[in-house]
Amino acid sequence: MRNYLELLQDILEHGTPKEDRTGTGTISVFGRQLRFDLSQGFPLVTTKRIHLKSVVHELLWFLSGDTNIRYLKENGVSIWDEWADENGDLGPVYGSQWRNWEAPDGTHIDQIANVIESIKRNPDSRRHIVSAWNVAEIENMKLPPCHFVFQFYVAGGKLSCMLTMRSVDTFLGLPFNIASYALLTHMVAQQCGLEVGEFIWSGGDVHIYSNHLEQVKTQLEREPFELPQLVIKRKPESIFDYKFEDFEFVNYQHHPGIKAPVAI
Ligand SMILES: Nc1nc(=O)c2c([nH]1)NC[C@@H]1CN(c3ccc(C(=O)N[C@@H](CCC(=O)O)C(=O)O)cc3)CN21
Ligand SMILES: O=c1ccn([C@H]2C[C@H](O)[C@@H](COP(=O)(O)O)O2)c(=O)[nH]1
Repeated sequence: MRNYLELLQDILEHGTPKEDRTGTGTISVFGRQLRFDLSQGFPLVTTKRIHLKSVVHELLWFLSGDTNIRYLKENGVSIWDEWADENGDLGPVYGSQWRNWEAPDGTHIDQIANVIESIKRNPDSRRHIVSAWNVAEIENMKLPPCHFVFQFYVAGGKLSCMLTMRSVDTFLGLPFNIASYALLTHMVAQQCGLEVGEFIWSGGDVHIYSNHLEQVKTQLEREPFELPQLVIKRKPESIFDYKFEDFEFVNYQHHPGIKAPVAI
């Protein structure tokens, strides 16, 4: 994960001070890319502890099409609490757009089922895309999608994934986002009978909040460990049948956690 640390350093060196919606203040750069060869280990930040339980449950929750935080709360995950309304609802966010995008004729589109089908039937297609950026629905979402489009690519029996984010909380959010999409790529590859290739991450407004600067410096003083390996213990029937217990992260060595306030 040296490239992640280099990105933090890049923002410290080249970032422009910029006000933001939350009133916290950031330093920010525009347009960056990171590449991870998934066959070389699972891309998990090791220079602080990452709460993997939150990453896995959040992804299973997206895949189930759910947009209420009840499932997350029941599983001890609190990362979405601040954005939900009094009933726990977030509006038509990721899960809804991934699984249940409403078409003009009133039918609903399951983008995840469709993309898996298209990877299996027509691997060379250049249209393996899932979008959460449903323009007509943005105003009903508690937070417009940050990771808003991803594309799969098949070559030489390997599945790669490229993700685009419009806005990136590089200290708190990005380690979660990288781990989440790397996990998703492993799951889709398993379902489609492919090996894993690369995960490519692209960010638009890539920022460090002004109240994360000390935490970032602490992290940059630390030496990263070797990456862990992901083991998926069985092959479920479909992409929608994975359970929390199916995943094991072998040899996850990490430095101590670093607390930071989340900008709301
Ligand atoms: N400002 C901001 N940053 C984000 O990363 C973010 C949002 N807002 N809003 C929506 C979601 C929620 N996400 C979050 C929210 C909180 C943490 C967080 O506090 N992480 C801590 C504790 C992890 C835990 O207990 O599970 C960390 O140390 O990583 C991470 C991602 C990602 N997104
Ligand atoms: O998965 C996520 C979700 C959110 N973020 C960050 C990026 C920004 O810091 C905030 C969203 O604020 P906007 O004003 O809507 O851009 O949340 C993230 O990094 N990853």
